[in-house]
Amino acid sequence: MVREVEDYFGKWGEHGTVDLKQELGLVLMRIANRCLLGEQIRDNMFDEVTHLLHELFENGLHMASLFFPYLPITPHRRRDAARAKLGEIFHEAVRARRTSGRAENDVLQKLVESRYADGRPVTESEIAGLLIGMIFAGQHTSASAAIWTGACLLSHGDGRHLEAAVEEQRQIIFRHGRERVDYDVLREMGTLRCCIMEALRMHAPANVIIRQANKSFGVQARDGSRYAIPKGHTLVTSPAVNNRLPHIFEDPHVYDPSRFGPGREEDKVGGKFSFTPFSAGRHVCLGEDYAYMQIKVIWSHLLRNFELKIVSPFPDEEWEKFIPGPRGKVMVTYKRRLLE
Ligand code: HEM
Repeated sequence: MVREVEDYFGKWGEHGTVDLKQELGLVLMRIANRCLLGEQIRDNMFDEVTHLLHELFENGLHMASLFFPYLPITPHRRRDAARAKLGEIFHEAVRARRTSGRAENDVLQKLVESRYADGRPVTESEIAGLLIGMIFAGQHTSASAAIWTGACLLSHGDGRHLEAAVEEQRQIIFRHGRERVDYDVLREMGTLRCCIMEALRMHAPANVIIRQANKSFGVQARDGSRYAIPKGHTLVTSPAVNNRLPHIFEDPHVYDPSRFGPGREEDKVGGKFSFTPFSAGRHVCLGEDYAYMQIKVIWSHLLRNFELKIVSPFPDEEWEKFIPGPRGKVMVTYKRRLLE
């Protein structure tokens, strides 16, 4: 991840103006290609795979697709064509990896080596499906979270949240030196983590979580009223509402990363379902740690190496999508610096 991020931002000039949305989308795509799919796809098919994933996201994330996934409309036809082509590419990549006998250090390799409990190997099309599922689950969500983190840091709190995040980087460079950015160092970035959590709380990339009741049960609300949930009923909860409940989060409409810091820890105030951008329970996001890690790698690099200013209005939310991101461009000016 670190190498991909350094290479990508190494190509920026001394100063300039960029659309953060486009830049972070691309750098995350490079990380996904490297860490999940492997160097072979990244080096030979990056543009094609990026284009097909873009087709999949642009045409498959509308609310209509969630409730009527097989509606015969043009976006769904384009989504399905992109899914079929990606399936072919990943299928071929799995076959090539198996026949080459080479072992790489990526998620594709883990899947190629994995077996079911009865010893049966996972098939090529199953692996292709798992890879597409993982990228679908992780790409747009991480891009949305990374962009909101930047938009919030650069817009809210009169610069004091940004300065706190920069100061943390200064301290870390002082302790470990500029060159060392590894798993342990990234885990020390508590202030940055709180900034990401707060962006996720206010702008959760998944705005509906849906479950079906496998058995009948009852729930009691805070005001004492009771509800019976019959077996087979569908339940929907929204992190956008859950993460702004005023009895859990103080001043819920204010961007305040310190609410997650020592002494407050508002993500734990109401128990394990207080903070739900990654859902919770049995189907909690499997990529949560990976997502924090890649957003930290990106933002620690940007904070250390650039002075940034947002020059477009604070973005609206794309509420018509079930993985909403910031609407329109998020324009930012940058100037290189070396944080000491
Ligand atoms: C900030 C980034 C991310 C957010 C906000 C997020 C959010 C979520 C949410 C809310 C769910 C539950 C969906 C539901 O139950 O209906 C989920 C599930 C999942 N996520 Fe993530 N996700 C993120 C990144 C990732 C990444 C990077 C990966 C993989 C590389 C990933 C893989 C998965 C998988 C495999 C599931 C399904 C888990 C299951 O059903 O058991 N996610 N994610």
